[in-house]
Amino acid sequence: QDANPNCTAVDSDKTYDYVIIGSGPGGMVTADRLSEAGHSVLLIEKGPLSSGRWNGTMKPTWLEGTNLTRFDVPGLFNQIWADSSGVACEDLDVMAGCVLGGGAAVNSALWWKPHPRDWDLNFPEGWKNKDMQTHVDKVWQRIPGTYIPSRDGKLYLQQGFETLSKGLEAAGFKYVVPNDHPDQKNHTYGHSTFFLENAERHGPLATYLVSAAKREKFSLWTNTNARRLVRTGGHVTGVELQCAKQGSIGPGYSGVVKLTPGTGRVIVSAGTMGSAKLLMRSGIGPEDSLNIVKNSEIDGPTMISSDQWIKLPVGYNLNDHVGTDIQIAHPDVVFYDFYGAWDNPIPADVDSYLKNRSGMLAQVAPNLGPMFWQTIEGSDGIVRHIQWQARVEGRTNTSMTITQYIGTGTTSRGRMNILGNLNTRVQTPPYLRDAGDKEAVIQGIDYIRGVFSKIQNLTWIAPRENQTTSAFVNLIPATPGSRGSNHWTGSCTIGTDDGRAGGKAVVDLDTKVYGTDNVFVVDASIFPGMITGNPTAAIIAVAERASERILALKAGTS
Ligand SMILES: Cc1cc2nc3c(=O)[nH]c(=O)nc-3n(C[C@H](O)[C@H](O)[C@H](O)COP(=O)(O)OP(=O)(O)OC[C@H]3O[C@@H](n4cnc5c(N)ncnc54)[C@H](O)[C@@H]3O)c2cc1C
Repeated sequence: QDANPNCTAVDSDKTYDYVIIGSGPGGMVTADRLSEAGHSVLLIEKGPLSSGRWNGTMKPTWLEGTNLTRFDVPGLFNQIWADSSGVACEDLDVMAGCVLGGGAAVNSALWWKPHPRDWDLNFPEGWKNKDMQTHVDKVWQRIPGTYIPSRDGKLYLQQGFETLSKGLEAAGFKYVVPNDHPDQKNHTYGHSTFFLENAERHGPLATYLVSAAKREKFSLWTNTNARRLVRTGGHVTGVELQCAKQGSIGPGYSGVVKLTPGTGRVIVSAGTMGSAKLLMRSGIGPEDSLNIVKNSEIDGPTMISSDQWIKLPVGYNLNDHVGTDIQIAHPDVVFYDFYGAWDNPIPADVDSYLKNRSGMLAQVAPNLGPMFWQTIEGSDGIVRHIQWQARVEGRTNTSMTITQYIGTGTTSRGRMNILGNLNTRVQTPPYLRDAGDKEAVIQGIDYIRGVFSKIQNLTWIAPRENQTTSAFVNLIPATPGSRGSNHWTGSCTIGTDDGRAGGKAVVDLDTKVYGTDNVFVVDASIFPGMITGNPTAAIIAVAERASERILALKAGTS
């Protein structure tokens, strides 16, 4: 890999106050806040450039000559499902973005102000709703989001939205502008809200990373894979880097990058799978995982010796929204072929988008909405939140698929692990392991079947009209392929219950890895439990809070 002519050796004289590994929502925000405080910051990303704003180049022919890429145009956001090569992480068994921006470059840009319960139910002291409000406000000042992306102020092909809304209204669901009322997530519905601006992908790539990059003491290295932390006991002195395989399309770095002696710190923001993997390769994790690394061909000979291992439950407490798709058809619903827009877009739609940032291609594929919410109290006494996410896509041209996510309140957890080839895999999927979670799925679907069955001319595709909900739910495997939502959290859980002493936590309340004095984890992996909606906004708020706590923490404090 390092024979790549674009691979530059790290300057071993140069040191950095902070080395941040991974440029997803967690990494970008932390890079901005730590550089803003005057520190020298190096942000390392193993993937290539993505958005046009960052000189990315991946695009269909009709975008040639513009500074836009596949990552920027909302109508192309589902291209990740048609062609993910060079974009999705190759070392994971689940979908995640390995490009500049991580998931925030490839996702559907759904953008929800967190429900107060997201913090209060899941997070430890110091991270409750009252502690998070200023951070959420800061995020919203920079990234307000919109539910009307098209610059002409119109929403297009809303027949699907209107059909389902009629049924919801009749059943007493109340229309809300979701981010004006983040706490109203029961019997409410609304439009999908996105982190778009000027009908382009916006979010942290267009805000936090932009302000970080303007600072003199900030550096960004893409196509550069962090292999492991170089440490003695709990103190890290550098990070071993190698040019990523994808580095053949752009310059990357190899060698050991050093931290400022004494005070330098590492922030691991490589995502739920990536952060866990990096810690394991650095001798931090459960013993069985560390033995896999030790016995591996690639890392075995160079792995830190076992007397230096820090035994923590990395990879456990894995979570994801458990997703269940139901499907209906209605003669009024109108499908738009966003996938076809890659090779054969409708010329008038291209024109309208390129000239005015308006029309169908300004809307996120595959025409999402309505979103609606309900809570279910299970026989175990736990209230679980459900978010329903509808889209115009399915078996026929008049179908809609509606995904049910069970969020706050879920109790099932899984585990991810590293393999001998150093890829990761979901060893125990977190879906429906507890009866209470399954009960909520079934009750939620039963209820919505009742609601939609009152819509005239609506037909059921899944579940079938004569199928019981529990038979339907039981037929869908509890695997990432069938239930996955790409909202992975939890492998490096935050908490006061130190994992070295049998607790669940990998990082303390300052997001510092137990047993180390200068390693922090800031990304979705520290979430203790699942939140109500799609997680990007909450991850950014968490990174704001973490940055504040990291900056307040004196170097060397353990
Ligand atoms: C297809 C898809 C659609 C989604 N849709 C939505 C949505 O609409 N709304 C929403 O809120 N959420 C959505 N999500 C989820 C959301 O994008 C993720 O939860 C979020 O991006 C996670 O942020 P993170 O910072 O934890 O990690 P990530 O975004 O995964 O970023 C981690 C980064 O670290 C890099 N990295 C990993 N290992 C290394 C290493 N060893 N060295 C250097 N770099 C490394 C990766 O390349 C990546 O860029 C979606 C996710 C996917 C995959």
